[in-house]
Parts: sequence; C-alpha cells; structure tokens
Amino acid sequence: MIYTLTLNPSIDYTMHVSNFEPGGLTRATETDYYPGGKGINVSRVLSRLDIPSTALGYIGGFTGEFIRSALKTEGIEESFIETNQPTRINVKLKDDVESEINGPGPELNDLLQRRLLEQLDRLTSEDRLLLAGSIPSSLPDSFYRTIAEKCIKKNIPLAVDTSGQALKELLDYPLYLIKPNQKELEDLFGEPIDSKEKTALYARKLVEEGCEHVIVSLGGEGAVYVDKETTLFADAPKGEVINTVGAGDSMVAGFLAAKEQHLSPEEAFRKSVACGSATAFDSDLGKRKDVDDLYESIIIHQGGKE
Ligand SMILES: Nc1ncnc2c1ncn2[C@@H]1O[C@H](COP(=O)(O)OP(=O)(O)OP(=O)(O)O)[C@@H](O)[C@H]1O
Ligand SMILES: O=P(O)(O)OC[C@@]1(O)O[C@H](CO)[C@@H](O)[C@@H]1O
Repeated sequence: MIYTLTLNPSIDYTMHVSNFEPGGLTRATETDYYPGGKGINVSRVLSRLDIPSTALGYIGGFTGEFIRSALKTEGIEESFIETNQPTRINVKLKDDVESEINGPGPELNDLLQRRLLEQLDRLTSEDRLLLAGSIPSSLPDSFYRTIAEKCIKKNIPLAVDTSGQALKELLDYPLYLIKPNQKELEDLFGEPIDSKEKTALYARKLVEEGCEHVIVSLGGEGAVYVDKETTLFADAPKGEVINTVGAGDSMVAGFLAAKEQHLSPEEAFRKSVACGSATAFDSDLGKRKDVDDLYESIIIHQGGKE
C-alpha cells in the first residue's frame, strides 16, 4: 500500500480576481475550495489513476471534516489523527499571476506526535511512504528525519516532496523518489540553476548522494528526470493554464502510479509530466481522461550521462 503523509493539510481556497488591489476591496469573480496539502493531493491523483493509497496526517475542526468527507466521496482511505484545532485554510489568489498565502498549521503535542509514529511503526517493507509538504512549526524540524530513520531500518521505500531545511536533512537517507522544483533545487545547492542541462547536472548529484529517482519540475518548461542510468528531459505540453497548485504533487502521483504498474523510468516520467500538466490545465487536480490524452503528446529527449 502507498501511504501519503501530510503533516499539515489544508483547504485550498482559490479566488479568481482581476486587478487585485492591496488595501482596497476586490471582488472575486469565482471561488473554489478543495481538500489540499501535498500528500492529500497525491492520494487524490493516485485514486484518479486507480491506484489505492491511504492518507495519513493531522486534521481537525470543520475544515478537517471537509477534507475527511471529500476523501470519502472520492473513495480514498484515510487514517488521520484528530487535533483540537481546525485544519488551516490556504488562500490561492489567481490574478494575472498566482499568489499563495499558506497558514502555519496546528499545535501538535507529544502525545499526537507519538500517535503518528506508532501508526508508522505498523508499515512494512511491502509499503511505500510519501512525506509531503511543510512540517507544522510546533513539530521539531527533525520530525521527518525521525520518520526516515524508522523507514530506512525497515526497508520501506521513501518518497519526498518537501522544501527547505526539511528536504536538506532528508538527503542523508537513501530516498526512493524526490521531486524538487527549480527553486527548491537552487535552494538546496545555493546556486542559480537556469538551464535544463544544469538542472540535470545537479539532479545527478542527488542521485550520487543516494536518491534512486530524481524529478525536477520546471513549470511551463517541463521537467528533468535522472536516475543512475538515465537522464531525460520533457517539454511541457501547451494548453491553457488554469491553476498550477498541486501540479508538482500530481507529478509525484503519476510517477508512483506508473511504478506500481511496473512501467519503465521513461514511461513513468512521461506519466508524471502528463499528470502535472493535466492539473495545470484544470481548476482542480487533473482528471484521468486528460492525463491519458496528454500522455502521448509529451516529448521526451534523452540526455547524456553527464
Ligand atoms: N505553464 C504550464 N504549462 C504546461 N504544464 C505546466 C505548466 N506549469 C506547470 N506545468 C506542469 O506541472 C509540472 C509541475 O509544475 P511546477 O514545477 O510548477 O510544480 P511545483 O512548483 O512543484 O508545484 P506545486 O508545489 O504547486 O505542486 C510541470 O513539470 C509541468 O508538467
Ligand atoms: O505549506 P506547504 O505544506 O508547503 O504546502 C501546502 C500547499 O501549498 O501545497 C499544495 C500544493 O502543492 C497545496 O494543496 C497546499 O496548499
């Protein structure tokens, strides 16, 4: 079973506006709300691809109830731990450019932390775990490390989609999959990375440090994939971009789904890019039909083994 862990879920409240005026009243032309948080997005896309997963993490209050019922409607298993504070609401503002305001997340005491670690103790080497999104500030920065150590000891493949210090610390472990975006890769190495070739070079450093599969997403520029044997470049397909929130998470889901179906790295990468772009072209996460339609149109170039 694939388990997705979202320590800090959210409701994503999307507001479409035109000419947002800071300090003034702006009326939205359209609003939507979706269950959010990176791991939850991955579980939702996996489910659209007919791959079951179980969503783990902390939820609470009326917002948490919304997430629980949305996942139930979509037939997604969950085993969330209840907190006594409402799950955060993250605002996604769509004007000519996209802006995001993400909440800080709940206070999680020692007991809640222990409950999650006990849950994870029940995973076996038959499972896979995805650690996705930010660590709420009430948890120690080392929380993902604690989880990683447990998983590596039990040979549980670990996929990671997070940023900043949390991501840096996890690179000490042999990870199954990591999917930084361009900015996250730049932050990791403290260097501007401004071409696909340079992206591949730095992605290869991550492979050399022990990551089995590295995908770097580059928004409208597509993505780069590196493993021990292969370097691949994908162009993003053209289409009307509606909402890129969750596009990166969709890529992770596409790759994990394809690997569950034993597809080759190239096919898995293709599926990953198709999922990312299907989401970018939708107001919610991408739909199965759109992923299938885009799949064949993704152009993949082989790179050298720098
Ligand atoms: N403008 C676009 N046109 C086509 N596809 C896009 C566009 N923007 C994003 N995508 C698709 O989505 C993928 C992921 O995009 P991006 O690099 O923005 O992810 P991200 O920053 O991790 O997103 P998030 O954290 O919001 O999930 C890209 O590799 C591409 O396949
Ligand atoms: O604050 P975090 O945990 O870093 O990111 C949370 C978030 O921005 O990531 C998802 C998109 O990737 C959204 O559903 C959600 O609002």
